[in-house]
Amino acid sequence: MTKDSPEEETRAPGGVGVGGGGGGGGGGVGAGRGASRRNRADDNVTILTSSMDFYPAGRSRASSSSDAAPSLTSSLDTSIQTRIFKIIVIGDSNVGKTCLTFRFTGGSFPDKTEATIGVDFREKAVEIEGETIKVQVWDTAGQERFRKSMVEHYYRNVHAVVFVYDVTKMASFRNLQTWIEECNGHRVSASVPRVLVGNKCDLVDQIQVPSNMALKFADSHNMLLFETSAKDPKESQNVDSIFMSLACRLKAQKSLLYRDVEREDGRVRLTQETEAKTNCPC
Ligand SMILES: Nc1nc2c(ncn2[C@@H]2O[C@H](COP(=O)(O)OP(=O)(O)OP(=O)(O)O)[C@@H](O)[C@H]2O)c(=O)[nH]1
Repeated sequence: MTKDSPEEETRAPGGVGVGGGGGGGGGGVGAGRGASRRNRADDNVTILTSSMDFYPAGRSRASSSSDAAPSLTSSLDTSIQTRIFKIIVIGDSNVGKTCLTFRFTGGSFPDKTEATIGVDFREKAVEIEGETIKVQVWDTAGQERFRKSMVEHYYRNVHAVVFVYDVTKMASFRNLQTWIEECNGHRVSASVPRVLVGNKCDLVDQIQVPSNMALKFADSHNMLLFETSAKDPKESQNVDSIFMSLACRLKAQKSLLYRDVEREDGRVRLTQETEAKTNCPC
């Protein structure tokens, strides 16, 4: 439903235009631009291709809701093996949300993009501490006219939020407050991890948003800051770290719940999420 996506295979089956409807560790703040905020997520994870919602991978929540009970039971063995973490990417139009999600899921920078209409979602399976997890990235529209009918869907059952600004556009940084308010206005729990991303750091001569200003903002909102470039191939690990740090944190948060469901032995009873510790280094 959205812009050209040169990488159909990374989209969840069912495509885009979803009809209905999971500060990461690592990374860290305080260092310089670009490579500085890499974390160690990549060291212990394998990029391959959940769900705390436990619907089969690749199905939208809308399509699974009507037959939720049978599918949860009959497909328990398969769906339980792959959790899906839904991560939404939010920010002004043109800051590079599509390019960042494309870099993470497809490993390249798209030659050409058009304004996202509604939402585009892409997926990537990663392995963290021996568990395969599907990271489902929702690339949202930055333009109001292309997003208003979709906003509820963006925030429904979201597991983590990535706020993006363009380091060469001060206005996109100033507007972050509005994006945060929108997020809060949709009842996104304070326990849902959020990170801040300053994109287009390759445009070194045009930078308008100083790192220390962004750091201050990130700190005041309890977010990690990543400054990176979707365009610069040397920054691809840093882009991966944005999503992997979130996935590691979500895995840590949800691991007890996962074990509880496994013990149900064919019967699904979702228990309250409980914090758990893991050995994940990121
Ligand atoms: N130099 C540079 N250009 C970038 C980078 N990331 C994205 N762009 C360019 O910025 C423009 C907008 O990128 P998109 O990814 O489509 O922006 P968006 O935030 O998804 O925009 P909407 O879909 O309208 O919300 C495109 O021309 C990209 O090529 C980057 O890291 N460096």
